[in-house]
Amino acid sequence: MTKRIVITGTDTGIGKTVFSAGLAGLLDGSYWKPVQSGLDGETDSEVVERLAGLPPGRVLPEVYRLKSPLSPHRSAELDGVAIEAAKLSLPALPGPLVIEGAGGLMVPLNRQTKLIDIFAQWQLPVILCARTALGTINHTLLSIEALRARSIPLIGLAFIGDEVADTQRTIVEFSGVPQLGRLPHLDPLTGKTLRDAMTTSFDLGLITGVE
Ligand SMILES: Nc1ncnc2c1ncn2[C@@H]1O[C@H](COP(=O)(O)OP(=O)(O)OP(=O)(O)O)[C@@H](O)[C@H]1O
Ligand SMILES: C[C@H](N)[C@H](N)CCCCCC(=O)O
Ligand SMILES: [Mg+2]
Repeated sequence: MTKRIVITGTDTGIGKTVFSAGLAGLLDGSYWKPVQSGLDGETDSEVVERLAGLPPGRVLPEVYRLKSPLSPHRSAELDGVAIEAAKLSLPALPGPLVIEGAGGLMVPLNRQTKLIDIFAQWQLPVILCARTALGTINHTLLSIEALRARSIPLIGLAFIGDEVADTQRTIVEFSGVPQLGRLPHLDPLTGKTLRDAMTTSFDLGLITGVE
């Protein structure tokens, strides 16, 4: 059973948190957003609290909560703090853990370290979230190359958005990375509509490696 999974994406704002909430709920696991930049409105952890349907205590506290909705390296500077890679050590807890990055892979945490460097240290299996809209072929294939260059294990692709069959097929064929499923745009977006969509769209066995 794959117990700890990193959720990353081709960009910010593409649905990593919503997908993470759905996955954490399906796995009856825990969720961790180590670095949160932007505190106005709901944080990612609060979204997951609202959508995942998990028991209390399953959404772990962030290590860094940064005020400005900017790249973490800059948001940290504006808050007068420095993000230290050593403080991003993996929590040890029973059960599955869904870990969400911040933005895309090459996002800096400080002036020396990018998020992908942390993922390379962790060597945990990764799910790459990607839009289906125009532009995603380039973004997704570039992200896959970056993961492969660092031997970061990639479980597969979680597409988010309306079906664009040839785009999804093209990405899978060029990369050889499997499509785990596609989460459509949900309206309304609720815990129930999310759980139903995740159950319909994703094969947990493909994700956890357990039939
Ligand atoms: N499947 C979906 N159905 C409806 N709305 C969605 C879906 N996925 C994402 N959204 C909406 O799109 C916006 C961005 O989604 P989300 O916060 O999950 O992005 P993100 O990739 O986690 O961003 P960040 O890089 O800031 O963590 C949010 O308003 C969210 O509610
Ligand atoms: C603020 C946003 N919601 C995310 N938390 C951080 C996104 C960082 C993106 C950096 C970049 O790629 O330019
Ligand atoms: Mg998010």
